[in-house]
Amino acid sequence: MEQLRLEPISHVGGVIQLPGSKSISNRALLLATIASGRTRLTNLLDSDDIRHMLTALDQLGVSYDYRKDQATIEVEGLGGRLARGQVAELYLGNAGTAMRPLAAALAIGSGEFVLTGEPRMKERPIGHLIDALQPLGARIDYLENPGYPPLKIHAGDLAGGRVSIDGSISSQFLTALLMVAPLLGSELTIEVKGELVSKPYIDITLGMMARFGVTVENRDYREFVVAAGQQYLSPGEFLVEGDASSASYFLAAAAIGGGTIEVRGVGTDSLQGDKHFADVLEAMGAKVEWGKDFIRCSKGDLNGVDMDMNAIPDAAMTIATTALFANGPTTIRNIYNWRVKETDRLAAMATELRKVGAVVEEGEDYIRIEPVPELRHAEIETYNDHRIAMCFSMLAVGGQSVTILDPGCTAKTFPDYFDRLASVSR
Ligand SMILES: O=C(O)C1=C[C@@H](OP(=O)(O)O)[C@@H](O)[C@H](O)C1
Ligand SMILES: C=C(OP(=O)(O)O)C(=O)O
Repeated sequence: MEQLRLEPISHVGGVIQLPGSKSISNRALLLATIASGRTRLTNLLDSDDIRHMLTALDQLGVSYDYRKDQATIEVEGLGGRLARGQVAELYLGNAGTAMRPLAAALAIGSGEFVLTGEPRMKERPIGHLIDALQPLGARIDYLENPGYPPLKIHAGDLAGGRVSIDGSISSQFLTALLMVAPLLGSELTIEVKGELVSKPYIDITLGMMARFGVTVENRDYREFVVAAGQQYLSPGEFLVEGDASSASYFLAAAAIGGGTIEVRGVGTDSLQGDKHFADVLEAMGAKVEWGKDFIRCSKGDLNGVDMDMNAIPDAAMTIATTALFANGPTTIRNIYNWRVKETDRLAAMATELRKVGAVVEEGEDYIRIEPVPELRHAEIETYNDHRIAMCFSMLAVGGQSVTILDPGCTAKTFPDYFDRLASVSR
């Protein structure tokens, strides 16, 4: 297996122009597809998760002109439902932002589809979404284990009405249902059961639907109403913001490493909840400055924090390794759904943090990390989880060499992450 040994980095500093947001890229591709008109997306992320969405859209007969070297794509909107004709099988890797919305979109229209992915995707739940689509008339079969991909979708004419959806494991199910609601032709009221997790991702969804001309009534995240008679309309050009989760590694590097790093492409204007990662760093003691389109971070004397990080589940992983360089323990709470992502992230983070010497308590839905004066070198197992590979690079920034196994797994969202880190390291 490939591995990457990172030597201690004595100083970090510079500017990072962020790659496009994964969450926004995949939403924009789907919305541009079902909107009427041609949409030009700029700063589209080039990574595995987006490639899976693009390949699926191509198989579905969607016409687009992709200029990969310019991070730009022009999508010819269908002006409505996506399911046209027969496609045997769509392979979506481990991209939750492709699997969940496409499952909902393909249930409406015509044709039969199999949605599948890599082995871990078959262990990631999707039952809450299917349970919400079925009462609307969707016919979806589980081909292996009930509640999990692969799925066989028999598309059909679905109508709106009132449905409830469980939001306690993933917000992506609600996102999927919201995005396809205007295709139903009648009003849809969605009631959310359980405590909705990862709420800011719903704000991304609603914000983007609005950019494509559809408004949703949000009744305190408990009920959403998508009125009938609304159609997606291309905004013409749409700039994909920089990825706020990817920004977390550089902001943390500055907080730990001693220099100043400015990330460009996310700032106060960003739709992404993960921009608030910078607030957590500030609460820990880092110096943070904001602009509309940038965040700048510099080192501070870092203290541990005890915080609910349900709203920023992806960026919270970066806090877990930043915690190694703080005074006092850090507790990251309300992150049960780390267990159903690329790997069981709670178990994996606890195991790998212990390998470098930290004292770690793993709870059912929290992790507590106690830093130690002397960290040690370790080979970090990455479990095919891009974020584990990226967040453990903070060890090198903090002065401790580290070996990352299978560093290529960052391709899911950030293929050239380690080169970009090197570009701000001395
Ligand atoms: O909607 C999105 O784009 C995402 C929502 C989050 O998932 P959950 O809602 O499953 O926590 C996040 O972890 C994921 O990386 C992207
Ligand atoms: C959870 C993640 O991905 P997905 O979109 O596949 O859920 C992630 O990127 O951390």
